[in-house]
Amino acid sequence: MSPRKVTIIGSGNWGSAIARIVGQTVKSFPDDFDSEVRMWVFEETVNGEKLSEIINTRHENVKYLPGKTLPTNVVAVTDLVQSCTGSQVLIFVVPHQFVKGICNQLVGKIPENTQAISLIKGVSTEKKGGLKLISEEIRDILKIDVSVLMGANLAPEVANDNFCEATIGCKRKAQDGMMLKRLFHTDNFRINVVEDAHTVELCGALKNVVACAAGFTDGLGFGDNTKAAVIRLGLMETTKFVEHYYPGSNLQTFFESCGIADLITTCYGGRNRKVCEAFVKTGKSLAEVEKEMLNGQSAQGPLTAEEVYLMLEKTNLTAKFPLFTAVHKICQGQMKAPELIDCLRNHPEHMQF
Ligand SMILES: NC(=O)C1=CN([C@@H]2O[C@H](COP(=O)(O)OP(=O)(O)OC[C@H]3O[C@@H](n4cnc5c(N)ncnc54)[C@H](O)[C@@H]3O)[C@@H](O)[C@H]2O)C=CC1
Ligand SMILES: O=C(CO)COP(=O)(O)O
Repeated sequence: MSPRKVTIIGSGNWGSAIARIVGQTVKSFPDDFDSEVRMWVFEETVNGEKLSEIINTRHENVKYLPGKTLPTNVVAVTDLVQSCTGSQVLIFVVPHQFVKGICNQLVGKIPENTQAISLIKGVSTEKKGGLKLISEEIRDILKIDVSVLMGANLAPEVANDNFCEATIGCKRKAQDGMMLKRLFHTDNFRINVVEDAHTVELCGALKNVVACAAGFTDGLGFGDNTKAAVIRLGLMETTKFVEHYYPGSNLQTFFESCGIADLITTCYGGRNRKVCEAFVKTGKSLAEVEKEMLNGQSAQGPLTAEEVYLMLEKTNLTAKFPLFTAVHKICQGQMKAPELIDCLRNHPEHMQF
């Protein structure tokens, strides 16, 4: 097989940080990968200049990853179809609310033997209110195989080349998994591959909801013990949620980077935590604090909490997932942040005598 062309669909904070890695790894495996990596850029103007032109001339995403150089073999392309034409590997890394629109533009343009990998943390809701993974959404629309990569990976730290780990979830570890590992694995970004892809992806999506709860308790002035309880109860709800909706998960997967490690890093250092803390402290709306604090980046937790809540409500399970439910209600203004503590206090995990 000739070297695969790789396209990164997305150029936000994580998309740009991962472009720094992929731009290097493709050069290490010339038999596997073409040396040029295309990156689809949702065009915008920054201080009078087109972002795509800044990336292609100064090799820096000045808006979403300022101060970090992108490899010169990463080429910004603003036409979505053109950016993917002829690529055998597609890396999806956009805020999850944009996935469907992007995939719909690609229908009929992507050969069925294309490999996709989603780095997107979130879930989708079908019209009837059922839960759908983002990987399933991409697979259903484009009819291609989709793996996932999730982990404790705050983009600014990854872009600093600080050591961390990540988990790839795929169907066929020996074939696709190892090819994808070569694309991401570096000295400072260590990859484990597992075949429990549903669990990997749901861990990545649900930790953003737990991080909102951590932000609320930070905003209320509670300390690290409370946050540890949020993380633990959030993990218990995550395992139960996965077991209920996607039975057959491997317990070991929750101990991979995508599981407990991502929960910890996001509950301490993530954007979701930050905006939810400010939401409680300032009394402003979530939309307002996101706009003020994130400069165009997107906190995915509140939206994911809504999608998860719709699913729980539909299946009469809200009482078994009080933390997930409370996060949604607090984000919506249907519950006051201090009531979260009552939900934790009365959590079903504490009710066995
Ligand atoms: N930033 C991080 O530290 C990490 C993020 N992730 C996940 O990766 C995914 C992408 O996150 P980021 O790269 O951080 O994005 P981001 O939060 O920086 O979002 C901004 C991106 O959204 C794009 N965008 C805005 N409007 C759009 C539209 N209408 N259509 C298409 N794109 C549009 C912007 O062009 C920009 O590229 C999310 O699911 C996130 O949870 C995963 C690991 C780490
Ligand atoms: O997914 C992340 C770290 O692994 C990033 O989390 P935030 O979106 O909360 O910053």
